[in-house]
Amino acid sequence: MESQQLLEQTVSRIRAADEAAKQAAAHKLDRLTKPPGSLGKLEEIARQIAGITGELNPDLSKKAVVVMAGDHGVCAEGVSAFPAEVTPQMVMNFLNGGAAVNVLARHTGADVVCVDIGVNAELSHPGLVSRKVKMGTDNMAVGPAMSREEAVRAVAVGIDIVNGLAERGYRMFATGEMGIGNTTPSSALLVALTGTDVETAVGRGTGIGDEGMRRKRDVIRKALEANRPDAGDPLDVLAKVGGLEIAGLVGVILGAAVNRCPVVVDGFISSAAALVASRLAPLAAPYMIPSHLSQEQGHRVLMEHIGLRPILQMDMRLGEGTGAVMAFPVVEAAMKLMNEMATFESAGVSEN
Ligand SMILES: Cc1cc2ncn([C@H]3O[C@H](COP(=O)(O)O)[C@@H](O)[C@H]3O)c2cc1C
Ligand SMILES: O=C(O)c1cccnc1
Repeated sequence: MESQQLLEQTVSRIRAADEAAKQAAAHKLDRLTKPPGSLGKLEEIARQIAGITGELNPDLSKKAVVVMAGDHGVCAEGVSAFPAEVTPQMVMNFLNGGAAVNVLARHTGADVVCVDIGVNAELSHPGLVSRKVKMGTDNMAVGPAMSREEAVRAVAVGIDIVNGLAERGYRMFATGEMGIGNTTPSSALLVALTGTDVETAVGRGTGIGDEGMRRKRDVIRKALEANRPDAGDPLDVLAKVGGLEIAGLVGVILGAAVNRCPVVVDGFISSAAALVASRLAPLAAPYMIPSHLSQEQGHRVLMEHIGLRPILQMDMRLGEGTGAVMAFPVVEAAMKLMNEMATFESAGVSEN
């Protein structure tokens, strides 16, 4: 199917969460042997999963973290502490099972799906999903990062991958990414879509110093000036100051929502994708499960704009999907509590 058509069809087919299932979950949670509400966010997650899936005890055991990899022309401006070659090198590391996300995914029983959506190198590995839209974005400080058509193609890649995984029985997804320089377009998206000031929206990424921070803020101001993205048109903003892997993750989120599957959102970069997805399809927001609060400056305000409250605070600032994969067991624990705890009646415990 043509990319634009797949995107439009996907957005139009996302359904609101199932209110009856959410109500049933709320009722069930209140019958369990605990003071009402005492399991806090675990209860919130259980209700949300019921609303997403329409079931009180869905089988979420097949789960995948989709790691989208792409390069960034804006690296030419010196916005990262690391060189751009690290992107393809880390892709090989993911494929060989040695990155942080691989370890955490093995620990939590998730599969890692690594996608080359825009790495500026020829890559080949039997485990790689090769869906390159372009050899990295262009430098957004001087012109658009990509064309609108390329952005739409990248979003469609994400949708298509999740549709394929859902067909193979995957029922829970996490967002992951790799792309040296990608905190810069993520901050630019936050500024362009919400009007957040550049000082608040820009952080140290892989660890740039004060001079690097000044440069990064200037580059973002320059990019917004050069491109003048239209805040009312999320695809325009995504194309002009976004990234290929960010666009791919927008597709992953929309794809999860249309398949009625929860999608656990990782840190700063993934959340920038989540913001774009929620602007393209407001009904997709209830399918997003926040994972952790990244140390990256700007993540808190970004989460607030989407209306998400992170579950974990681990002082992590890595990306790759690491924080999202860490939240999988919390989601699973929430569902086990709802389904395995005794009720006041069954356990013979007195109510107030
Ligand atoms: C070895 C290494 C592994 C990573 N894994 C994720 N990132 C993270 O850092 C990058 C974003 O930071 P910035 O915008 O400052 O370049 C992204 O690739 C992100 O996934 C990594 C970065 C490095 C160096
Ligand atoms: O929160 C993240 O996703 C993040 C933060 C800094 C660098 N890379 C990723």
